[in-house]
Amino acid sequence: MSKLDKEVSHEQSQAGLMEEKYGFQFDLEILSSAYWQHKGWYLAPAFCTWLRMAMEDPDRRTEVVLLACGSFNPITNMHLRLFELAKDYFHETGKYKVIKGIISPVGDAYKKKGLISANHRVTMAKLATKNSDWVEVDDWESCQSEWLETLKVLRYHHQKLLSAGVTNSLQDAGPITKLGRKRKQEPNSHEPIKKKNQSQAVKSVPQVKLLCGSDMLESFGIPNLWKLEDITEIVEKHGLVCISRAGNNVQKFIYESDILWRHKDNIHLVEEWIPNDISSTRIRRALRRGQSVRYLVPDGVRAYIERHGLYSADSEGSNAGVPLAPLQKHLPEPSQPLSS
Ligand SMILES: Nc1ncnc2c1ncn2[C@@H]1O[C@H](COP(=O)(O)OP(=O)(O)OP(=O)(O)O)[C@@H](O)[C@H]1O
Ligand SMILES: O=C(O)c1ccc[n+]([C@@H]2O[C@H](COP(=O)([O-])O)[C@@H](O)[C@H]2O)c1
Repeated sequence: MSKLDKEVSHEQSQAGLMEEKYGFQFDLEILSSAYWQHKGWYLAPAFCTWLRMAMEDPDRRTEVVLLACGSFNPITNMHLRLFELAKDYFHETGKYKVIKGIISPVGDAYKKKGLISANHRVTMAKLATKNSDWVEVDDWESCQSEWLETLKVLRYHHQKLLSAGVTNSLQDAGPITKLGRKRKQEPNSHEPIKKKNQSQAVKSVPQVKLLCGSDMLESFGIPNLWKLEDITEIVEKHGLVCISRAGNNVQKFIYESDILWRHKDNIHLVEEWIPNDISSTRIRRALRRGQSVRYLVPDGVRAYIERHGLYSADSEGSNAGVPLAPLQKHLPEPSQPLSS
């Protein structure tokens, strides 16, 4: 055995140990550490470990799923912009990676004035996200017969990801290798062997953060609309991403609430430097008046509205005088004020 062969064999068993420890294969390390050790640079394996981790697993960032809840009556271009703004924000921090966006239209039981059927709202949201490769529409919330607190929707999506993560981890785990041995490639498989182990996959279940505009954050302060314990769990366990909207001063709002202030690190404020105060209310108003909403909503949504004759004076009158579901639901146990 030549000197280099011996070094390579030694490094192979080292690599096996490293693989057990880090869950990576160290081919690059074997080659380069043999080379560098030959030259007497004993720090080379550590350097290569770092290099390998940086090259093979650059995404040590926390994965985030953005969940936007609302009426989407109808969905507008600005709703879609919220996702882009939040994604840019998270990626610029270097700490988070946004892997998915979910639009969850509220169910009909919400009883907001002018709310048209969830069926139409979900279909329009699907048309709007047709060309997006990362934002999707989920109709679970809208299919519920009763109105659901937003916290329950967050929990549902978190749980769903958790189950999917555990299932994937079981599928991805692959065989455990013996110490000092490299994993064998599956016969007839052209796919590289998955290196994730179960605990890593479970650990990497993404965080589901609530994506909203500043008006929604400020609605936390409306008496009896939100439950204090729900607000606490949202900002403590999940986190919130809030896009600035004309007329709101969220920083002051957070400052004035002890709960929000305590969890301010989990409330991400995103400044929209190209403000565009499109709102569904204004879109509906324009439609009732026969005005164009082109370039304010996606073309597919506009065509759908025209085809189905949505948004008239009649539809705007629906639920008039009916209390909003959360106000009805939360009234019997008056909640504490948010500000203190
Ligand atoms: N122009 C906007 N800037 C920032 N956030 C927005 C904007 N439009 C909507 N949002 C946010 O999108 C989410 C869903 O909004 P929603 O469906 O209530 O639309 P909306 O335009 O606010 O509707 P409406 O005019 O009927 O109140 C909310 O969190 C809301 O704050
Ligand atoms: O969870 C709550 O207590 C709660 C109280 C009020 C409103 N929400 C949600 O906030 C969203 C508000 O949407 P909108 O269109 O009324 O601005 C909608 O998804 C509601 O279900 C949620």
